[in-house]
Amino acid sequence: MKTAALIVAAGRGTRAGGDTPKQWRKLGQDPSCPRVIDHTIRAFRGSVDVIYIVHHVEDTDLIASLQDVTPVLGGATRSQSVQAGLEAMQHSGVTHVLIHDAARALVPHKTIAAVKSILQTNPACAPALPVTDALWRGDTHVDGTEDRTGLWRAQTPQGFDFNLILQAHRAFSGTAADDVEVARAAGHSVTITMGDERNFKITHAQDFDRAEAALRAAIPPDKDKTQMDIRLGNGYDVHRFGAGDHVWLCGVKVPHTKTLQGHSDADVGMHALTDAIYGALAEGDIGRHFPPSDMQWKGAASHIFLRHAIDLARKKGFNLANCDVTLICEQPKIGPHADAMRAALADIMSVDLDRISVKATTSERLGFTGREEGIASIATATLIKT
Ligand SMILES: Nc1ccn([C@@H]2O[C@H](COP(=O)(O)OP(=O)(O)OP(=O)(O)O)[C@@H](O)[C@H]2O)c(=O)n1
Ligand SMILES: C[C@](O)(CO)[C@H](O)COP(=O)(O)O
Repeated sequence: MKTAALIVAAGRGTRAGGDTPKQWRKLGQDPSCPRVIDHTIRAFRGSVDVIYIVHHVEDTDLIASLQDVTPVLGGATRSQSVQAGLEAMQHSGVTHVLIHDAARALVPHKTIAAVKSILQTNPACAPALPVTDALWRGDTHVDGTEDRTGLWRAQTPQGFDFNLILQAHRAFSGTAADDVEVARAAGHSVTITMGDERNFKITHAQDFDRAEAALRAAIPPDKDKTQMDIRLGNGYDVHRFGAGDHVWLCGVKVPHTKTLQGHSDADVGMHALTDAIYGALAEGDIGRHFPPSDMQWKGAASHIFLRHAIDLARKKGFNLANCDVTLICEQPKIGPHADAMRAALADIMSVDLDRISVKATTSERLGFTGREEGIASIATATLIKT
């Protein structure tokens, strides 16, 4: 089975409006945002052996910006564009083809996988969603209703045995909304697989808002091959007690009958959190960035370390989604200071308070923390690249 994606992108996008055909426009306001067609191509990468893009003659310069795709000049109608693509791949050894609208940029991988899987035992398959709304006929007033039973909203990719759809297109004359219609006109049966609401076609101007909102949302368009990069890190630290009258914990000076000893201010909670961020970035730990052998860090305030870690995350394009710090000690009691600690961490990292958790537990008087020889802390941090 050698599978090709045939992405049709030769339309003018008249209903969407704008100066540039919709498939070549960015999804998002930032100049670095990928274009509609970049999203579409990315969805197929790794799922097919080869990608053909059918384009308009006026977009010849734009097509040159795409890598690892085979460009083909399209036709005046969608059907003609599809046939041009099929003709171009006829000696390529392709056995199956997934024909997809460039304008369906957020197609989930599970939809592509389902079509491919059904093609192993069936000659033709396409995703669709059942019609769930009532159907009316009319112009400004309702003149009648239609029975929605058995009606589907057609989507792409529509998958076919390659020779079947090539011959069907060659035999077809007239206009067709899609390739299922062409295959059926040639007498072939087409299996339906369940489509997905995310796989909508960008057709009108407001569909750009919908697509951009879907990309911004925490739930990525697809969960198995995500367009978001999510990293989780953990950190653990321990400092022993010595003589003193306060401890620094998560940026707050807490009165106590002892102090925590260390090369820096020994803020065990902040160190665990800093290491969690470095861990999520696969950037080692505090010791790597601020070696204890380096005297300039002696007695240093730990917010220097935490700020370095969060700045490094931002430089790499990540934001902190949330963090959770647990302090393990019998004394001092953390509860009365927990909110101040959250506020201090939020301030140092410039993130919203509700993304930061600080809590504590005792170790039931067991072990070194139970004997009050020191304080331990564990932390987790989630980083998201958008
Ligand atoms: N001659 C054509 C016409 C359409 N298409 C492609 O077929 C898909 C169908 O979507 P549609 O919304 O109909 O695209 P347009 O024809 O560009 O839109 P409009 O009808 O609003 O001009 C699109 O990816 C479009 O680029 C194509 O490759 N060749
Ligand atoms: C192929 C298609 O996406 C199936 O829904 C659709 O028919 C093509 O777009 P158009 O708006 O009908 O031109």
